[in-house]
Amino acid sequence: MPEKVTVLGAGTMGHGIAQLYAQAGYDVQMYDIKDEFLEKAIERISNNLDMMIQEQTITEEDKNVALQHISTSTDLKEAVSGTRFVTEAVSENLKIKFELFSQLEEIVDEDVIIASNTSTFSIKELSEGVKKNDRLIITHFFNPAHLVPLVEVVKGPETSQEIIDRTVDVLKAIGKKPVVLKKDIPGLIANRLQAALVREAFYLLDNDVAEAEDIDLAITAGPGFRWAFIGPLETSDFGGLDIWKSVVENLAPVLSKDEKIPPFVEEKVQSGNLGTKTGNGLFTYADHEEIQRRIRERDEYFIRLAKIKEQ
Ligand SMILES: NC(=O)C1=CN([C@@H]2O[C@H](COP(=O)(O)OP(=O)(O)OC[C@H]3O[C@@H](n4cnc5c(N)ncnc54)[C@H](O)[C@@H]3O)[C@@H](O)[C@H]2O)C=CC1
Ligand SMILES: O=C(O)[C@@H](O)C(=O)[C@H](O)[C@@H](O)CO
Repeated sequence: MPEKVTVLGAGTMGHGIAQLYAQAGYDVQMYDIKDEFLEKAIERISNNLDMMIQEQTITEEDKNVALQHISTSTDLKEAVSGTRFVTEAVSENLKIKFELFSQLEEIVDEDVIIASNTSTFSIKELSEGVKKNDRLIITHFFNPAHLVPLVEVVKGPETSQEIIDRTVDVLKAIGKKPVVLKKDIPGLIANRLQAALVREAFYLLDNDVAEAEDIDLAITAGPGFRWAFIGPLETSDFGGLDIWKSVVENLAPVLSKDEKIPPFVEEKVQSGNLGTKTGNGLFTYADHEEIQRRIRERDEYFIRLAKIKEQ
């Protein structure tokens, strides 16, 4: 009998996380507040699986079997019935997360793991909203969750070793690469590194150092080309720590230290130009079809890269 798991929040991240469980043979229950969000999530999962068939990483039969493992509900009690592992992927809003945790703890068994996909809240902050903290953990997936291998795992001061071990086992069972942090820190590893880089990219764009396309190309054709296989610390060994001493110490004084995004980015956020989810952001997209094409292209690249990395 397949193990039952639940994903709370069927949006950008939740649908991909649910897909991973379904493809691994778990019975996954997706929960959201509106049927239309759940219907959209199923459509996104179906499209994802179609692309994997196109890229010959799964068969049509695999897709059908995976979809049969997914159920949806707007009723929380129904969605967590029999569940052993709950992944929370609702909006990055502590009040919303806490309200959900409170409802959840009333209806699940005490040994059911509650794993948050939060991007920015520390486990300490999250633990303020959970009564039984030894079953709370952070499992931070990356967008798109069904394709990016990394999941950062953060335990709290009360998280039991048994919960950590069960979480790592589940993540490996669904094909992910879990990294268990030794310490709880805001932004964990990858978002701290990403935020430092994105802040500098905003700074370069704000100071008209290069066009947005060229700033991105400087990464995808440069460090990003290497990072798929060699991380920043190994890169510094390859380059020579003496050289990297100079690089860090010579550049640290001139790197952006902004604690706010530049006004031109703030203006975009305030005017609702948020990127692909609104049709305009730092780049302009002709229409919905172009956005869907770009997302398909992105995912095709990621699937092909994953094949190379698995060799
Ligand atoms: N978008 C991204 O690139 C990444 C996001 N995350 C984190 O994952 C979480 C989810 O983010 P996204 O999927 O991007 O958000 P989203 O906005 O795409 O999806 C959130 C979903 O939660 C649902 N929701 C809101 N309140 C709810 C409630 N009370 N009960 C049930 N469902 C509820 C919404 O209807 C929506 O479908 C956030 O904590 C975010 O920080 C983590 C990694 C990457
Ligand atoms: O890049 C990702 O997918 C994750 O590191 C995140 O949490 C991002 O910060 C995300 O929340 C914004 O795209």
